[in-house]
Amino acid sequence: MILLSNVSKIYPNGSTALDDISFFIERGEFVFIVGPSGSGKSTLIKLLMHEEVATSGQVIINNDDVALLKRREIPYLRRSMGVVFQDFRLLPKKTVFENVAFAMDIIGASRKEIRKQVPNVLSLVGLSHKAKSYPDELSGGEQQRVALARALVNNPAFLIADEPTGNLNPKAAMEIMELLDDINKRGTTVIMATHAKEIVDRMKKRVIAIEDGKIARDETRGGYGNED
Ligand SMILES: Nc1ncnc2c1ncn2[C@@H]1O[C@H](COP(=O)(O)OP(=O)(O)OP(=O)(O)O)[C@@H](O)[C@H]1O
Repeated sequence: MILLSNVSKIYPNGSTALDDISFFIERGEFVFIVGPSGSGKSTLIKLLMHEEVATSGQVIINNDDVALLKRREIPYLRRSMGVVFQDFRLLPKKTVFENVAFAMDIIGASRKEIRKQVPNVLSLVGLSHKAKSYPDELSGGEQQRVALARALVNNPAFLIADEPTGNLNPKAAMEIMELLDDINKRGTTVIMATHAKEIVDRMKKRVIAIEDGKIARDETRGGYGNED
């Protein structure tokens, strides 16, 4: 679970990115975070990943107040989350298999576990046949599926997606959304920040809308709304 309680984030230059935000995300939910450019979506994601620290209020993930985590505990928090970004962020000189394996390598998984788990997750995203390809040999949609496989390979409780369809054509975007829906149905909590109105309107999931750093709406089966 994720609980934000009266969270504000003011950057050192004085700009207020989040202003007294509170919400609760239950395990297994699918939540869109929407809002105009500059409304605070990326800041919110950075707080969840503990890349930024709240100026006030509490961020509680899996019953832990992240502000109270010791430095050595932060890698465990990060391990409970898989993250995908708009720009895929694959390693260009590694194959698809190696890109996914790398995420297991850095947490100290054995060769045996890697040989077993990477093919499983590549099959989940429909890319078993591209295991030996390099990122520049793949379409945008395929690259994002590799990024998803990498995010999922360590079985995270949460998947955080920051504008994951932003660089994709509508068909590839819908394929990514179907995958995210499948992943969510298998029990992973999915939190996706996006500007993609058609996708949000079609999926009919919970929508948290942020405007000027505040929650403007939080609807169970919401739409994108009229903003930007
Ligand atoms: N590192 C930073 N230092 C100072 N101000 C920042 C920093 N990062 C973001 N901001 C400011 O905080 C506000 C929220 O930014 P944020 O990036 O969270 O918005 P966003 O909703 O993700 O926007 P977009 O949809 O364009 O990615 C903006 O006013 C932005 O200028």
